[in-house]
Amino acid sequence: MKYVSTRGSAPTLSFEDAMLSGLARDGGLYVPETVPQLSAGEIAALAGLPYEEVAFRVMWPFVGESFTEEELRGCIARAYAGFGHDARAPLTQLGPNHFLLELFHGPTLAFKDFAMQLIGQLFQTALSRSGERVTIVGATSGDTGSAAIEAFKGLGNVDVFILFPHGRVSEVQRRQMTTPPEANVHALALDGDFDDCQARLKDMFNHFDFRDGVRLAGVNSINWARVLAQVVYYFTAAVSLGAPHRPVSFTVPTGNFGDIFAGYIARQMGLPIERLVVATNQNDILHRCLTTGEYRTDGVTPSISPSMDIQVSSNFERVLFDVYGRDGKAVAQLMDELKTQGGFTVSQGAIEGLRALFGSGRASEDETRATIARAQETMGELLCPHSAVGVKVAEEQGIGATPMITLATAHPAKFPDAVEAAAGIRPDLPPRMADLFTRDERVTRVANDLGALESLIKERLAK
Ligand SMILES: Cc1ncc(COP(=O)(O)O)c(C=O)c1O
Ligand SMILES: N[C@@H](CCOP(=O)(O)O)C(=O)O
Repeated sequence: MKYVSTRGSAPTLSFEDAMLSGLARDGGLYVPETVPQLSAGEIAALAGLPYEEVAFRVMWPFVGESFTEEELRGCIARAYAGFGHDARAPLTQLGPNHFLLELFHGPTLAFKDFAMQLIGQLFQTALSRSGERVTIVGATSGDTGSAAIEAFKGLGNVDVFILFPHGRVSEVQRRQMTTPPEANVHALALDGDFDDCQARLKDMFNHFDFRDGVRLAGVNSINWARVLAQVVYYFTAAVSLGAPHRPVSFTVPTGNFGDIFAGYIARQMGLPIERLVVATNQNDILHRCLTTGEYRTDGVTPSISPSMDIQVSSNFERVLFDVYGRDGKAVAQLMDELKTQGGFTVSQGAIEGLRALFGSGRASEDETRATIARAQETMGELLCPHSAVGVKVAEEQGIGATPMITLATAHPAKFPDAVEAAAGIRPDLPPRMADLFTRDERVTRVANDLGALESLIKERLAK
């Protein structure tokens, strides 16, 4: 299995090299050359299997010769052993034909743990084989950072630097990033928003002297391995509701487009997904784009679902690559317009392609709060604000004869103030995190300045 860049002019890589590279050297994102198929029989055979076995069967065709079967199975087993639910990603029912896929039973209480715990294991396996040391730099609006720190803290061959937007993550998210005492972890609070953090990260990847000098690696969903690990729970959820004999639909709270892109890959592999719905908060660039064909950034407005406060949605590039007929030059041109003019117009053919693939909707702040309150009162379900955006949009789309599965992407206790304000109930953190608010914090405030960031990282690495 080989991986190609969405901008068409970077070297083709193996799974392992694509994973360790993060961003392609032409600025694009890696995608598989072809998407492996699972037959209806193979999908039916997933029913009733443990999550780990489904994970192996879904991911193995993508891994090629990068890892042995034994290595991949070992990584999967270790990745999910610490999850707080036997099913790993259990389904609960919200109403007639509406289900919630709980993705918050991992160590940092967000869906990011599914991929991050696994790639922590895959990185360790690959790096201990090669003896290499890498510098991971990640950009986060709150959850990727804490999941990455949890997965990589204390590892001997990795340093982790996480850029988060100062003052724009919840206190729980911030403390998850700033309280781990391990010396290889560095939390950096950047003066800017998440898009600034992600832009500086991409600048570092495109600055080859720095990139090669520190052996830069990325664990955001620009990394294909992140997306791949997230494909698995689409299969477990769909199969438990009758796939492949019965189609299902998914609504996905969306920001950087990684999670819904994983659903798109599951559908390409043969999973019968009828509707795949993008749910955005008031930072609704994706909903606007799907509605109007114009992808235009107009600044991030902070919301009560801060992890989705994103306007430059990285993985959208991956789906643009497909709807533009895998024309890397056309994608490079669009991304250039995005950088220089703040947006682009999607061609008629491509927008029709996108609309055939995805539905979309948005939830305002009031709608999100009202959904949290109503879900608690009528369904007994305390939702985090991101999951509430999903539930609101799913309901608005109409729950029909096909089961609708909304992804619950984080635990409500990560956003206690917003949830309490909406539902009148303050969600508790699990007992293992009870002392989070009394632990010492370690964080460096940084300017939104590439040169200063690179110098700081190099200084820290030299110590
Ligand atoms: C809780 C939560 N929900 C939803 C999202 C959006 O997911 P994606 O960025 O993959 O679209 C994020 C951030 O990625 C998140 O942390
Ligand atoms: N919402 C994310 C933003 C980064 O997304 P990623 O999936 O590309 O890592 C976060 O919580 O950090």
